[in-house]
Amino acid sequence: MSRGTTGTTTEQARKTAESLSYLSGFGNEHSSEAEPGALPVGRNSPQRAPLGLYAEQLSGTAFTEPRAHNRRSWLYRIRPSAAHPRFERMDNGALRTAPFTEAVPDPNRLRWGPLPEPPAGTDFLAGLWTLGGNGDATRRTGMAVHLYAANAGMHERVFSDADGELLIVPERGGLLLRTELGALCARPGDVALIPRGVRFRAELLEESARGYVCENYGRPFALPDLGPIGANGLANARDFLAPTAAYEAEERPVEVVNKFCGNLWRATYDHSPLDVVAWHGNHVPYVYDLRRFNVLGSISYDHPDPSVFTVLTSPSDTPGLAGVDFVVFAPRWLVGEDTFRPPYFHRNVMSEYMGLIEGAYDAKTGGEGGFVPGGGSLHNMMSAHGPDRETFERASAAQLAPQKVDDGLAFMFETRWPVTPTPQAARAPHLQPDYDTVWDGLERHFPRA
Ligand SMILES: O=C(O)Cc1cc(O)ccc1O
Ligand SMILES: [Fe+2]
Repeated sequence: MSRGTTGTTTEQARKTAESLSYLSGFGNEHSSEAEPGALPVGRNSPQRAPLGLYAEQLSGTAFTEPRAHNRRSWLYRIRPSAAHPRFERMDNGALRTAPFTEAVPDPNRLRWGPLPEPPAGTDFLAGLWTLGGNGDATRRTGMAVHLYAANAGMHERVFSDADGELLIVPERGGLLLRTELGALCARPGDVALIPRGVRFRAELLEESARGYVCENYGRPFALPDLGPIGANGLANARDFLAPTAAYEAEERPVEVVNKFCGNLWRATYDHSPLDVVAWHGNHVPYVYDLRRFNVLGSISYDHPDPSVFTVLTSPSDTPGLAGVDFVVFAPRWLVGEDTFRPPYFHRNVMSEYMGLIEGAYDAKTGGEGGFVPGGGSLHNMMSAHGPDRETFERASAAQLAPQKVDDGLAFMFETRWPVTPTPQAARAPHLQPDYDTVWDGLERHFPRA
């Protein structure tokens, strides 16, 4: 059993993870109570809430946003969130927030290896490292790309992000996410979403954990419309799992860290704010297993645009233009006839950050110094990219029998504005200086003799 500096041991976290139950469905009006009778019936705010609890609304959208977008939850808790001491500034560590003005946006193709091992005792929050982003958190628009590397559970502290929702993409090691609305388990291959303002603690299911985070300052992620695809397919709503209510009742000092307009603030409470005994609503955390993604693609010819692999989209005010899309490249069959099957050469007005959860990606050579799990690439607005030389040569000559691509799980955060790297990302030792050379040696063949 390993305790390290974790609040609970990894063994206890694993036991909890095994016994979790979930509520299924995306965007549903869920409800859950950890004690019978804790949830008021027929009203949100009775004169006296059941069991001596306090009623509190948590709004993720403006009160007046259309019903289809409106997100809010009612929480029935031991103490109201309002009862807290003053927050004081603390060090932001390696976390940065939009607007990103410390370095210039870079038109070059950039690629990084995985984050180095952090010092012992680094928890999820301390292990967050910002790669870059766009927009402006105070305007609730844009996004940030973070990576995390942790080797300790969050010890008697919880975190909440007023600046945006957090889409967590584990790459190594599982996380037990104890949130105000209950606990979720996210292992590599799953993604977890913590809504704006929801407090949570990340505990580890193994000795260490590593992964990616998309901090979305804009409209909450939603399922994409399906258009002519029909009523089913891509990520199916019922595979999104929300937690059931669970609470911490002990009175003990807990550090509460709040990310607000780019800075971290902390206050020490005399109780855990994960003290919600019952709740109902749709501003809820969730976990989704990417292996459930129903991959659709071409069954005739040509490589389809990767928008067909969209799991979640954060819409902007322009129809069809996402603040950020979360896209997954999951195992699938390639059957296109007379087709160059891997991703094509392209220049895209959208900016693409790609990461790898496991295995390899079909447009890029892996291995040491290549596109590897835990690493990532940034192909900013209009930067020319696509298959590397090896991939181009192999795919141009391949026999086009039906082929199963099932040796990897890659993803993309695709965003409407260029991603400006942070100085720490622009100068990182794990930035691969020779990335451009993967496109060297693409010979001239015209005119063919
Ligand atoms: O650049 C990439 O690898 C991502 C990508 C994949 C794809 O299948 C088509 C276009 C695209 O940008
Ligand atoms: Fe691309």
